[in-house]
Amino acid sequence: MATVLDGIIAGVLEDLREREARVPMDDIKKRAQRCADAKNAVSALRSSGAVSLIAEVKRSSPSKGALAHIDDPAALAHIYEANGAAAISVLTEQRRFSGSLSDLDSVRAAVDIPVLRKDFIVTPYQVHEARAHGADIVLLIVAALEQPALVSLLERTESLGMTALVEAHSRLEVLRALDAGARVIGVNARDLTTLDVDPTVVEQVIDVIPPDVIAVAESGVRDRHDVIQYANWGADAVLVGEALVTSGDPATAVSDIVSAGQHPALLTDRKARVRMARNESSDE
Ligand SMILES: O=P(O)(O)OC[C@@H](O)[C@@H](O)c1c[nH]c2ccccc12
Repeated sequence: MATVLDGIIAGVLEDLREREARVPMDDIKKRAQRCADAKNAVSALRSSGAVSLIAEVKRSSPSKGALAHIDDPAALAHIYEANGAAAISVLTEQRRFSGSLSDLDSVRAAVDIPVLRKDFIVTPYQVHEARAHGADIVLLIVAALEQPALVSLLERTESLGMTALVEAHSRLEVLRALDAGARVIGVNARDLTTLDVDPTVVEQVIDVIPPDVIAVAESGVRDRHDVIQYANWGADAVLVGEALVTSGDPATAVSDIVSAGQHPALLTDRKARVRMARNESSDE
């Protein structure tokens, strides 16, 4: 049976064929080579406080429809950066998320922190295209890729100096991500085959990620309590979209989440933090 994810990817591939006809692979590779070097996302995610924030520029989503009018994605990204985000995620998928590569271009020009191209990347062309538009990080979704494709897209991403955020939704998918060599793994609380969000998936899945790999908890963060919850389950970073773009006050929304992530109780290594949180709840 075709899932939501299958439907999204079918649309992505149609749009991709048009772009490939306009800008052939050789040209997009050349454009990528002319770009400034990719920024080091691993160190950006590690160095900015206990739990860092990847703040997302997101106009709409397939589950909720329109979320926010974002006329100036560069200005929004600038607010995210000024208030302590460690990286910016930019949706570039057009049909369901109303994003574009030109959003990526504007955000890239506006900030100095690493920028993630958030899309459904299933071909090598899209990886070079991400780099050509200034991305430092690309999303690779385990559920969308057979293992050999995941491995080769990850290698290509790294050969261009970028970092892959490899997204999983189960323990098995985390193991596939690790096997492919991922250094940053996202656990998405949202099931992309149904779009249902279940934060406890993060709890059930994240402990398979070893300490030397960055663990990002994705989706469903509304406020500082959710950040602390994900942190206590083992997240090194959180990826937040909807709560920021619908807040009406992104500066405050970002700084609330950033300060929650820097709470002194979280300023230990991940293992110690998870152990402490577990002991506290078993003492109750
Ligand atoms: O808006 P939220 O619930 O804060 O979620 C952000 C992010 O996790 C979500 O946009 C996302 C995670 N993985 C994806 C893959 C494709 C598209 C979107 C996503």
